[in-house]
Amino acid sequence: MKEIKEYIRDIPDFPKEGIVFKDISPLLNHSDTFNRVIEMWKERYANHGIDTVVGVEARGFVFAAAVAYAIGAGCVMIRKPRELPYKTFSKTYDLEYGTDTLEVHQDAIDPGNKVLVIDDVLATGGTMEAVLELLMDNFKCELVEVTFLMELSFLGGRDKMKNLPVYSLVSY
Ligand SMILES: O=P(O)(O)OC[C@H]1O[C@H](OP(=O)(O)OP(=O)(O)O)[C@H](O)[C@@H]1O
Ligand SMILES: Nc1ncnc2[nH]cnc12
Repeated sequence: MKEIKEYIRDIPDFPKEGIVFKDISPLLNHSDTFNRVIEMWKERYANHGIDTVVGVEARGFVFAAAVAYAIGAGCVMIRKPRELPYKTFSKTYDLEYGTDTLEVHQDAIDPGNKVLVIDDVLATGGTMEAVLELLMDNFKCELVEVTFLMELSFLGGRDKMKNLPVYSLVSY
């Protein structure tokens, strides 16, 4: 059986010069490997009473929905601005240049819910730090773990994860 990493391809200079983009398209399009990564998450989280799996737009949705289904939990979307139709909470955070904002529906998570947060990539950690602050500032939920398909460990994003447990299926 091939390594999961063999289904993640490097695209140099995307979306700008100097960035090596980790493209998960081959992994998603290889049924055995897609199935395998969802099963790995299922094995880890199936018996933890998780109520809600939170996914981050856009690539995070693919994994969050599959894991939520696999472990019998609900699924919540964290979206970029002006995409969610109901009342939202929002969090604006700094990027390399400028700022960005993430939003979640105000009724997305009930008090006391056990929550797993998923995204495809942990790079600088800026996105997930904003997601965690958005959740912690607005919901009285229990954040069980933050999990990623892949972690670019040389960028040090793990240090921004609010002392929560962090679990990555593959690491570079
Ligand atoms: O740790 P960071 O440096 O914040 O980077 C990680 C984020 O970057 C990518 O999202 P992107 O904004 O490219 O959105 P997409 O999923 O919609 O392509 C990735 O899916 C993570 O959400
Ligand atoms: N190098 C990278 N590849 C894919 N997604 C990313 N998100 C942030 N950095 C990334």
